[in-house]
Order: sequence, then C-alpha cells, then structure tokens
Amino acid sequence: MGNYRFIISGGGTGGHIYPAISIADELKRRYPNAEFLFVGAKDRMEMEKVPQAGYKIEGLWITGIQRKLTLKNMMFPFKLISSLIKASKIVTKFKPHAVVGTGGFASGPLLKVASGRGIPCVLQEQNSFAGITNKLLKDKVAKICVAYDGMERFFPSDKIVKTGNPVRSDLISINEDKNEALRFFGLETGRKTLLVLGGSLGSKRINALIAENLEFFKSLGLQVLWQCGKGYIETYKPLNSDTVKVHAFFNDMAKTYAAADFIISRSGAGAVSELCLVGKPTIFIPSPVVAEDHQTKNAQALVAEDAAIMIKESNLDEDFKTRFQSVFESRELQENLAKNIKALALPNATKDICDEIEKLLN
Ligand SMILES: CC(=O)N[C@H]1[C@@H](OP(=O)(O)OP(=O)(O)OC[C@H]2O[C@@H](n3ccc(=O)[nH]c3=O)[C@H](O)[C@@H]2O)O[C@H](CO)[C@@H](O)[C@@H]1O
Repeated sequence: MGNYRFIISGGGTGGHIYPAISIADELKRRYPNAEFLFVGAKDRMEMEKVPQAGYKIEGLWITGIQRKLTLKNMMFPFKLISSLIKASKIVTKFKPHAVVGTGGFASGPLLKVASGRGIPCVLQEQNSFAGITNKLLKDKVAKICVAYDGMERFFPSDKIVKTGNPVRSDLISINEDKNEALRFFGLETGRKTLLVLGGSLGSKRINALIAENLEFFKSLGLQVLWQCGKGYIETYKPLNSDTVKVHAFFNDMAKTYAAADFIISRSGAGAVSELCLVGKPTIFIPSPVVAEDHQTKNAQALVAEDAAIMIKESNLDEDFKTRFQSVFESRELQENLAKNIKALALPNATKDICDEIEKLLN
C-alpha cells in the first residue's frame, strides 16, 4: 500500500521551491514507498536545490511573460508549446496519482496537462496576492491551500483551504545549539549577532545598506552574518572579516537562525512564515518591486500585532539607524517582538496541506 506517485511542480525562487520540498518530505514520511518527481524551469535555482534535497527533477523550457516586447517575449509561444509537449511526456511516463503546484512558471504547463487528464491537482499559494500561474490554474485544480484570509478575491471559495505556508521540518522547532552554530560560521560565541537575509536571490538594496552600516554595527559590538545572494557574492566577499561573514546563500537555515540575536530580512512569504517560528526580534525591509506590493502587506500583518518592525526602502536613509538602535537598546522591546512574532506561527501547515492531498487519493 502507499505506492503512490506524486509530481510536485514549482520554482523560480526559493519562495516556491521550499514549500514544494516540505510537502514532498511530509508525503514521503506518510508513504515511504511513494515515488516523487519534481518539475521546474530549466536554469532556475530549483535545478540545484531540489537534487540537494534528495529528489529527482525535470526542467521545462519556460519563463514568464514580460510586459515589454522583447526577444525573450517573442520566444514565449515556442517555450510554452515546448513545455506543454514535455509536460505531457512526463505525465504519460510517470503516471502520477496526484500533482501539487506551488507557483512559478513551470507549474503552469505541468498542472494544465495533468488536470486535463483528470489527475487530482492541488495548488499552494504562499502570498496574500495570488501569483499569475496559480490564477490561471484555479479552475482546473481540486483544492487551493492558502496562507492568508480574503483569497476569495482570486480563487473559487469552495476550493480554498487556509493552511498557512509549509516550512521545512527542521525549522519547525529548531534544535541547533547557538554556540555551535556561531562556531560553525566562524563567529565569536560571546558576541551578539545580526543575521541579514535578502530573500532567496539576495537584495541589492539591503546589501548596500549593510555595507554602509558595517562601522555602525561594529560600534554597537555586533557581529554580522550576511546572506548577500548568489549574484552579489563577488562584490561583497571582500568585506569578510572576523566579525563579518558574507555568504551567497545558507544551505542550513536551522543553524543560520540559531546563530542570530537580531534579524533583518526581506518579507517574502516563506521568510515571514519561518521567522514566526524562529521568534527573534526582526526588522523587515519589504521588496517594493513585487506584485501588488505584497511583501509590504506580509510585513504589515506582523507590525499590526507588534510582532516585527518594518522599514520601507524609501525611508532607510533617514530612519534605519535610529530604528535599529531603538530595538538594539531595549530589552523589553526585543522580548515583546520575540513573543508576539512567535504567537503568529502556523506550524501545522505542511500536515494540513498533505491531509488535503490525501483526501484526493481516496
Ligand atoms: C523578489 C521576489 O519575487 N520575492 C518573492 C519570492 O521570495 P523568496 O524567493 O525570497 O522567498 P521567501 O521569502 O518566500 O522564502 C525564501 C526561502 O529561501 C530560504 N533561504 C533564504 C536565504 C538563504 O540563504 N537560504 C535559504 O534557504 C528561506 O529559508 C526561505 O525558505 O517568493 C515569495 C513566496 O512566493 C514571495 O513572497 C516573494 O515576494
């Protein structure tokens, strides 16, 4: 029993990939004999991260469509046809019992083909503003697992289930020892540590802010553990020192979170869900260039509960130092932020999503 075959499709950024891996891990826990196949987009980060997590992946030749008339855009119809053909071959060969889409362009052709053949499909939408691929698929799927209220604006209400966002199981309750984590990163155990996260691809503006403020952090006695993003590592690597550790990307987020006393982060949906579980004083700097400004909304939801601080990019020059210092200097504020953010965690999201998938198997 339980020899199920699952296709999980999503990617482009970590925000779509890690939920996909979490769901696969939980399904594997429930059905140890199940087979899994991931389908992502060629050349995107899932082609590296999914095999690292121990799963097979196939890549489709697909990108998003842009508003401008560019060569890339003119190629779109060809990419779409090629992806539909490849998705069709994949589904025919693998014969999945269920398909899960976590957003990102590759999940479009794959779920369109699978749903067209009557295979039960589930979508997982991480944000408070639905992504374009999930909106296109909404009528074809059986269930849509969401993390925010009010998603009836985008999806049929009878298909919506509010589960929260999947978080990798090692981040649900972090067991890493703080001092060991600090030593792992080459940092001092007696010193307070600021963790900087720029989202899965890194953030140009946050990197510039941190580089500008290294002296300021030093004056506060802080050491800095800094994820700058794969595309920025050559620029910021020279800033490495005894008290500043620059990384392109952290593969072990449990250790990374364990090392931190203070966190500065983008407010992508995944980062927010994880930081609620982590429960440490956090300053969000939302990306202003995402659809419907959804990172600001993600962060605002926490600010409204006194669970985090948010500084908009446009106010960084003026406000950053004073607002950072106000958190740094007040033990009471730190304790309140930590307590309030933790209260917003939804640790059962992955289980609840897998319950929905299970219902469709029977
Ligand atoms: C610029 C952009 O389009 N951002 C979107 C993208 O964010 P992004 O791809 O940054 O994703 P999230 O913030 O949702 O999640 C980031 C994930 O990457 C992991 N991580 C991050 C840094 C690191 O060094 N190591 C590591 O493993 C985090 O632990 C987390 O699991 O998808 C999110 C979810 O759809 C959206 O809300 C964001 O608006």
